[in-house]
Amino acid sequence: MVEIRKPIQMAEAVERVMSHVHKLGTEMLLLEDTYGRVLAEPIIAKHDVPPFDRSPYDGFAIRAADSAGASGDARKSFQVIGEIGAGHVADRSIEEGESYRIMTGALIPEQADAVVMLEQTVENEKGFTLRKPFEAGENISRQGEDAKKGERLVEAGTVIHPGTIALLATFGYSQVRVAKRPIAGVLSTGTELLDVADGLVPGKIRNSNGPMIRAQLTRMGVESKSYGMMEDDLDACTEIVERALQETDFLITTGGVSVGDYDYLPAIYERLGAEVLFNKVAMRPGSVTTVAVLGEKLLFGLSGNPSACFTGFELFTRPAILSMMGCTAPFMPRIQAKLGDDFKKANPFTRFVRASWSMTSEGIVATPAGFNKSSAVSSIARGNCIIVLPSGTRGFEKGMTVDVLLLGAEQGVERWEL
Ligand SMILES: Nc1nc2c(c(=O)[nH]1)N[C@H]1C(S)=C(S)[C@@H](COP(=O)(O)OP(=O)(O)OC[C@H]3O[C@@H](n4cnc5c(N)ncnc54)[C@H](O)[C@@H]3O)O[C@H]1N2
Ligand code: MOO
Ligand SMILES: [Mg+2]
Repeated sequence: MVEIRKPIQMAEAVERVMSHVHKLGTEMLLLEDTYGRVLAEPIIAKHDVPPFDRSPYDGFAIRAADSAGASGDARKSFQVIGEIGAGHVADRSIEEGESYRIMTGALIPEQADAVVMLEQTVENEKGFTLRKPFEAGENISRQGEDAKKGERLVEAGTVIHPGTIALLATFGYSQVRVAKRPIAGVLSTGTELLDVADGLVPGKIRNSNGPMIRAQLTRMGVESKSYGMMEDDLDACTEIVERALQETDFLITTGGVSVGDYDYLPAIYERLGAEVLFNKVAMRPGSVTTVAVLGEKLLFGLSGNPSACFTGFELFTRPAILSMMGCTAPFMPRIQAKLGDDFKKANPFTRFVRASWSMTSEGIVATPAGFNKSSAVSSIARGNCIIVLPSGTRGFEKGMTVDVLLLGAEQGVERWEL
């Protein structure tokens, strides 16, 4: 008798996975190796930024008071007593009527309190003249205007991107404490699977899920160990799953999770004594997505159907991995967009449609990326986002406002309401 599975809601499924995530601890890394990692400590300003008052322009540093009354008819003259390039400091403070030629980024000399841009001056042998009065503080980039010493600038749990790296470098972090990154195991199951390099033979197809999943991991900067392809053989598959679990932090399998005669993943979980968190979710594609846990390790049993496999990874595996790495905003960002095409097929389950978004004169439009069955592979290639269509009895029309999940974003969100 075939097992009748009871679907659980998407939000409940995500919650079950996330509540079984084990954090991997932290490590110190050289700054240059931290891109894509998660900060294990907040970035607190070690000093003011900028650390001194400096010139935002190439020009002349003056005492603003000396420019009082300047006009086109009564230009004020300044004597130039020296030059300060960025990285250099003035020899002395300036006196009445004096100025330093100063370059962008150079420390403002003592007594100077304004900078005149080169373009605002007429130069002469002794110095220059100007035609307007300056206020104290004008054109000065103030010490601490960007960040004050002690200020909490970025929270722990944030993914490090190039901007974060700039900030860490500013404060002299040559090494950074980050969360450890997991190593993923990837195994594709299916007797029908051929290697990418193999020629087609009747009844067989090439393994596209394995390379796709590894690329989805690479996109998030996560290393993976491939366990290749396995024929649907219970003993052999169990053995390799066991081995993979010893060698990696979590395992992604593709295929074999439904109710077919050769869908062995449910039996493998049972043999290993893994706790199945769910094996049916009210979503499409990917309703058969199964997640199990053994000890501290998660087993993601993604569907064999390519679109379902892809979607299962993005919706369940990706946030779980980011959470293992200590990320506090592990979910894909969600925006709203206009539906670019009719999507008439109603569904009792929430539908995740591979789509492509673009900016138009009518705002953001997300258009389904073509053939959208769970078995589709062409639409995953064309899509750059996922449209979320709530379950219900009606279809959706072009122009309706829909929720869209963005793929491949560096910065995520703390929660989804799916
Ligand atoms: N009686 C029922 N049949 C099916 C149900 C169901 O509820 N009752 N669910 C259907 C749904 S929905 C899906 S999705 C699939 C899921 O199947 P499995 O996850 O068990 O995957 P397989 O049976 O192994 O393969 C499904 C499909 O995907 C192709 N495949 C598998 N691996 C790969 C790969 N690495 N690269 C490319 N394509 C792959 C495979 O050849 C099959 O065509 O079950 C439905 N059936
Ligand atoms: O699990 Mo199947 O992918 O619902 O479509
Ligand atoms: Mg199957």
